[in-house]
Amino acid sequence: MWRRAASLSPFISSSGSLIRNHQTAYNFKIWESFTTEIPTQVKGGKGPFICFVLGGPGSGKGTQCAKIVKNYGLTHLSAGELLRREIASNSEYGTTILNTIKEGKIVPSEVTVSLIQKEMESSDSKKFLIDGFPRSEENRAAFERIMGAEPDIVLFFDCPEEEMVNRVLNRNEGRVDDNIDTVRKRLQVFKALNLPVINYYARRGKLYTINAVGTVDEIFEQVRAVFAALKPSLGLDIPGMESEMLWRPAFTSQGDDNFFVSVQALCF
Ligand SMILES: Nc1ncnc2c1ncn2[C@@H]1O[C@H](COP(=O)(O)OP(=O)(O)OP(=O)(O)O)[C@@H](O)[C@H]1O
Ligand SMILES: Nc1ccn([C@@H]2O[C@H](COP(=O)(O)O)[C@@H](O)[C@H]2O)c(=O)n1
Ligand SMILES: [Mg+2]
Repeated sequence: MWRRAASLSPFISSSGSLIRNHQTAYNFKIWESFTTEIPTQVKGGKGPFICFVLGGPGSGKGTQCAKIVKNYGLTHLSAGELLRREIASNSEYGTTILNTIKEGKIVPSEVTVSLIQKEMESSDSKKFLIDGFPRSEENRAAFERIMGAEPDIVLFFDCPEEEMVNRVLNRNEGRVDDNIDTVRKRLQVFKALNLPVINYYARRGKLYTINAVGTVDEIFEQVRAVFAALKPSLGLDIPGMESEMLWRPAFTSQGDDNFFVSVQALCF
């Protein structure tokens, strides 16, 4: 089994010059600054490349993960999908998981991490896209403790609530949590438990915020820019990406009712 205590140097250091305001769906106050330095090596340690994919319910995580898999060959692990599979297999935790999902709450971290661990350890892949995880600080701490690893990068699909609710209610996949009552609860859980984790990764310089409004292809263009920057570490060969721009929150602190995020605009 692979083990690693991830210690990743930041991709880039800021040489911010231009500063302007930018507002996200969750009232992040963002100061965007431009830098001209180019990330060279994202990861230095052993173990697989890990990308966490976060965002509220219906923000488009699964949709974009499918495109990332198709374009860059990462192995997609959806925490929600693993939990639903566990329910379907009538495991000892099945009923508890089902009731938790119906309530829009978070399944105990040990259960979710052990499902992710099983998938990672039985895979030959060296590049994982972990979708819908970590949903809480407890999830995050359990992953670090059990897996001895941290994500290399974190994608955050930032979407207004009204849009997320519309998408979920129109999804039509027969999910037990795709109803207005559960979606409302999931949004509350997202704000209370997941946003702090997102901010944690922003402070660690690992967060890439994607504007999740637009067509699937428009949104994927922003994702493409992130992966273009990772070309050296992923061994990817992506033509036509010489000059792209992406937004990367570099520092966050939480006020009483606002989050403050400073964002580096990476030009490369
Ligand atoms: N950019 C988009 N514009 C319109 N609809 C979209 C877009 N992206 C995804 N959708 C649709 O919105 C619904 C939710 O998308 P998806 O399942 O990818 O979200 P998710 O973030 O994985 O949600 P969850 O956390 O509930 O699993 C799906 O029906 C999907 O087809
Ligand atoms: N880390 C996680 C991920 C998911 N859940 C539960 O599953 C539900 C559906 O998750 P999706 O990612 O498919 O939206 C979610 O609302 C949680 O109830 C979890 O507990 N922990
Ligand atoms: Mg999903």
